[in-house]
Amino acid sequence: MTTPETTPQTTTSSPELPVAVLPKVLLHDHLDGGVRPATVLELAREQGYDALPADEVLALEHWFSESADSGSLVRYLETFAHTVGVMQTADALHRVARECAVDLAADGVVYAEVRYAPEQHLEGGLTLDQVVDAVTAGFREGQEEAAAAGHRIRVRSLLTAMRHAARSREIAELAVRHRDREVAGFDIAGAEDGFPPTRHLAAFEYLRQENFHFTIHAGEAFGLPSIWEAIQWCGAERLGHGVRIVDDIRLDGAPITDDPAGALERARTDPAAFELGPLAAYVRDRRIPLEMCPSSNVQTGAAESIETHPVTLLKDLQFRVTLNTDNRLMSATSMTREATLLVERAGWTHRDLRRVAVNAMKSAFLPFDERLEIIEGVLKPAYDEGRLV
Ligand SMILES: O=c1[nH]cnc2c1ncn2[C@@H]1O[C@H](CO)[C@@H](O)[C@H]1O
Ligand SMILES: [Zn+2]
Repeated sequence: MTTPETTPQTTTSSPELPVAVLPKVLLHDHLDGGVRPATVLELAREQGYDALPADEVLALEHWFSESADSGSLVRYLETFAHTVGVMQTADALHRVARECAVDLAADGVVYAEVRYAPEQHLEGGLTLDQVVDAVTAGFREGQEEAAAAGHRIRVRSLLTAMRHAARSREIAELAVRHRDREVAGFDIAGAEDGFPPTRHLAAFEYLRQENFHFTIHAGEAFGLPSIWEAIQWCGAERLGHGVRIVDDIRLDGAPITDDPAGALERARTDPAAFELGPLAAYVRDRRIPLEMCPSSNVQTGAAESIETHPVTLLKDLQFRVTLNTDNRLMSATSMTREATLLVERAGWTHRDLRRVAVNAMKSAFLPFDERLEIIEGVLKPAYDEGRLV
């Protein structure tokens, strides 16, 4: 990638800003999956939490990414015990949220939706509303701090209900109660296999009646039935991951999962050769946004490698693909890193990064006029003219 200094400005080519400073849009990031390792340690010390697997920053950082690199979503999720474990007071939640906004802004993120499950933060005696208030206040302070350092970011929260639990309706009501205070949507997360989204139909029906937004983690550790239920039974506006939608795409009569590398090559040169099954066609036709998280998927075994990750094929087949971090701590990643990996290992271009940023902004749970303002006023000047505003 070239810098503005080395690229002459002509009418046909615009300077390409480095990935690190390009404005990025993040729709899928877990608050408890992005805590700074040093903060986990400090909070543990302050609170007398003595279950941490390491007592030094680098060792702890390494432990999270190693343990999450397990090939299984269930084992990946076990690592969250130690972040959630130290996020049980209003002060801790406030701090983690503030640092999250600051870190994302420093990574060039201009708009982020950050999710967390309030029901997991009640062990210290907080109420659900107090949890949300603490996180919201932390995000606000973090945004101010980032702006003072020259990085403008807007952060919204999504409230997650855990799919193995039975509190989704209550969490949906909590989200709607806080809709005017930066809670922009709802989600369900946790182990997917055995916990279909239809277990939470009452929550989704309630949210639709309230004209509220929601996304659903689906098609990560379980395949097409999970995606189908999320969209056709529950009414999800977006899919968290959705990576398994490739199970419904064929090439020359064979599943593309038989030869992912071959399919990738063909998608670049001959996208019309692909046959979309009814669900994949519906997802593409309806422009249902896919919140894709490459590194996370490689760790949980939902994808084989960055090189062959379906995000590239789906982008080339013109699905509405977005690029996300999922869990910055567990995957030792950032938006800059995810984008750079795709550029270096999957042939992504500046144009592709522009595409996912605009796709994400179009798909955000933010009022239309605000989405437009960011696309026209922030993304286009940067991607098309090399101008940071
Ligand atoms: O990729 C994922 N798939 C499913 N669940 C997840 C993923 N990443 C995190 N969580 C779950 O969401 C909770 C709230 O943030 C986390 O505590 C974790 O259990
Ligand atoms: Zn997730």
